[in-house]
Amino acid sequence: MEFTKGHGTGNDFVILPDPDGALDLTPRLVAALCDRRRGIGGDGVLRVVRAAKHPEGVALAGEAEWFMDYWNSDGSYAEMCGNGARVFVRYLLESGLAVPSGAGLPVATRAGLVRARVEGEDIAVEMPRPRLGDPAAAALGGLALTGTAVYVGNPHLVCALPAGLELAALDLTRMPDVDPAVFPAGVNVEFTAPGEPVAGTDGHVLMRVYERGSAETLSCGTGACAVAAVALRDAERDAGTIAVDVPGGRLTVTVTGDSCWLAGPAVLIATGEVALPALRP
Ligand SMILES: N[C@@H](CCC[C@H](N)C(=O)O)C(=O)O
Repeated sequence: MEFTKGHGTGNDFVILPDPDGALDLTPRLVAALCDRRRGIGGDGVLRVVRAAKHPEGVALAGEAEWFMDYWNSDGSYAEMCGNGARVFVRYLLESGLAVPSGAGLPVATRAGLVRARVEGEDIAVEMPRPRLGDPAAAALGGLALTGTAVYVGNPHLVCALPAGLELAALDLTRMPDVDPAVFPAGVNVEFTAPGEPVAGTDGHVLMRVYERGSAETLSCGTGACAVAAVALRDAERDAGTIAVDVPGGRLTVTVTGDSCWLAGPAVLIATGEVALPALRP
């Protein structure tokens, strides 16, 4: 089967073109593809399927030709993936499956319709507007934190580190402890620290993330949107632009009255053939 490998600020994906939804994509196959030793390796899989050919995309088929079928590397699937959407759009454009649109290129996702545009070298996607929830607890080793739950189509918990503690000091080799009663479907946990002022923005935040279904990643687009929403709330602003630095680079989130745009690099690095039977354990 043909595949393309791509990433957005180091959040990497195996892209599978499957326009007619003919591929029997299972959790096991996704996990095997994402295996960094026995497979291609990735934080997740993006299946490129016509909205009309996917049961979860068909309702949006009148508005978007393509459905982003996103899966985490452990074989679970998620409602939304911000970097995935940006890489998905890069793939559509470079493979000629779509052309840039002034009105924004529509893509169907499990969290609804998103629109994308090319901004110079970057791809920007209009995400679901982050919805702030209640305070919630997280623990990492001996560190107990209270963060803010945020929904960006998928669930997040944004935790600011206490002053004096460096992001680099965190051990994110295991999932932070959270209350499963508060997050019954699991949660992506972001840890943040303030960054130096960045020209042209209203704030700058440094972030690391432990993703539901993928462990620590170099970047999380929906996580960056969640972090930006908390930064704006803390600054008592309804709108603004926040630079979010992740281990894989910089994302820029712009929140206005009713929209949230996520922008940053989205790169395709390789195309090849994968022998699916060889992957199956
Ligand atoms: N890396 C993604 C988020 C992927 C989904 C997440 N792991 C979940 O299960 O909700 C992004 O860029 O947003």
